[in-house]
Amino acid sequence: MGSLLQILLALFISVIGALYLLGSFRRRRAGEPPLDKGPIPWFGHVLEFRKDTAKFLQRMKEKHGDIFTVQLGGFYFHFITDPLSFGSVVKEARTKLDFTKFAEQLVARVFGYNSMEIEHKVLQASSTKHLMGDGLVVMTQAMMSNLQNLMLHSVGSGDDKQWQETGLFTYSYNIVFRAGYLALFGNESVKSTGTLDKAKEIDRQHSDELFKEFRKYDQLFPNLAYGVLGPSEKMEAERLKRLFWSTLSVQKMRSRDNISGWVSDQQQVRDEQGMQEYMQDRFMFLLLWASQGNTGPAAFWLLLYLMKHPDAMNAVKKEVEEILRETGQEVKRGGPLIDLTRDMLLKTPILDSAVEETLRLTAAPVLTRAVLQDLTISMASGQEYKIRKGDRVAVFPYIAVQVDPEVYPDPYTFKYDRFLTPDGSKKTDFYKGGKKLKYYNMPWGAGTTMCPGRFFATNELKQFLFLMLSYFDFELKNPNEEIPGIDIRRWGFGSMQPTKDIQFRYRLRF
Ligand code: HEM
Repeated sequence: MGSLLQILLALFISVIGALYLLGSFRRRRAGEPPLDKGPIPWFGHVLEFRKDTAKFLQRMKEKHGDIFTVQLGGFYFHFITDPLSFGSVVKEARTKLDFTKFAEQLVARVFGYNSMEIEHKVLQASSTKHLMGDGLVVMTQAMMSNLQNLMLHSVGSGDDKQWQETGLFTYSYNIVFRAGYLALFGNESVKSTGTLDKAKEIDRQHSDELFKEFRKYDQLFPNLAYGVLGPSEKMEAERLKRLFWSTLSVQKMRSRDNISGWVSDQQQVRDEQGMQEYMQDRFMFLLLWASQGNTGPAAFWLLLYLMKHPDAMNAVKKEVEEILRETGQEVKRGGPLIDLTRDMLLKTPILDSAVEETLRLTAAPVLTRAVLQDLTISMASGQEYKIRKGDRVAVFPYIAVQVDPEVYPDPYTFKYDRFLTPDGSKKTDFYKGGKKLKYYNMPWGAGTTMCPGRFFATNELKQFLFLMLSYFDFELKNPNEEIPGIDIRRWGFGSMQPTKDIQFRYRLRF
């Protein structure tokens, strides 16, 4: 009898201990946000969150309001849904809210890369130098010549110009990925091929093969990031990782021409820091992922929205034609290729607004920070909330602001001039509850982790569109086909992708 009692007692203590570890005893303390632990111990709401992040957070917002705490896979996440209060997350000192821990774990799992101490500083320095300001002059040229190599080589001109039919998503993603990759990671060496034409041909083949493999990884990515791949998918992800490490290896890079300063500077610092070469190879894959996973899908949405809104298409077309006229360039059969500089791309407020509107509707990152010490979050309403060390603080701007009907009337409709003032300059005043918003559109994130490639990415989108409009006639195969829905498995990772492709055709204009 005594030993049975002992066994029962031990069992009871283990169950209580397990429940404690699973977070079942956490209670909302005075001054903390509303707590919603979810149906399953430790996992909390993770199933619903993963199934459709936007829908889940919308439901929680309606239930709890501007701030709430949910349990997700063992962590307590405090979501802030009031955009007027975003500053308290974005501007909080790194000693209290840190992004590195979270990012380091993710890149270790997804890319097999072990971060170094000065990771973020190096990224910032090389991005400021090469992807912004004057650095963009060189990058714009590189992008331009690679776009032209890929877009113009195989389409017939003159009498044999034929309509080419393909999926718009596949086409846009393919071209923008490949041109961006070649602009950043360099071209085939002319010394080894003998002629520039041959080098360009190899660039076209090699980048196309790389894109096909990248798409396989891209499709596995959401489950890989959540760590829920099945066994065969795991093997495929492993194969792809190795393929990218080898294709982008530092050794192979050494023999390429025109490698961007953004890639070469970062590699050089790692070398100087004594990072082993195999780890540098892994870093190259991380750079490829960060730089090429978002812009192609965004290019698709931009082109599609313009095709579905003829008034928007006409306004953008007029702006593009005006810029070419101003710079004395005419697109004609047998004429020189157009030269589109960084400075020309600074004079496109209508296109800028169309790009911003596209991103508002289709870029949906979750910004997450780890809480390093107990802290207090001050909301715009004046209310203060206590947050515990070890938790996470997160913001999902898509639901919180980007599709809020109070900020953007008719929020799911594409309006190309939403970000234009009546006098044609950039509109930046958007309001909620009568107060002006500082954070009204956040496709690039915000604060220290704000996308360092955003100026280059915007340029890529504009260059792609400029070339499409200047060189091609294009139309949807079925102009009445509806805009496809958003693939909800990718909420939280940046640019969204469509649930299906949509057919279009294009041909040279001359
Ligand atoms: C439409 C295209 C793009 C979108 C929507 C986008 C969006 C984002 C977002 C949301 C983040 C995370 C921000 C955060 O966690 O706070 C990010 C990070 C990053 N992006 Fe982009 N991005 C795009 C294109 C690019 C391009 C073209 C490059 C490089 C050439 C780039 C390089 C990076 C890098 C290196 C990071 C990591 C930053 C860090 O850890 O501090 N992105 N991007």
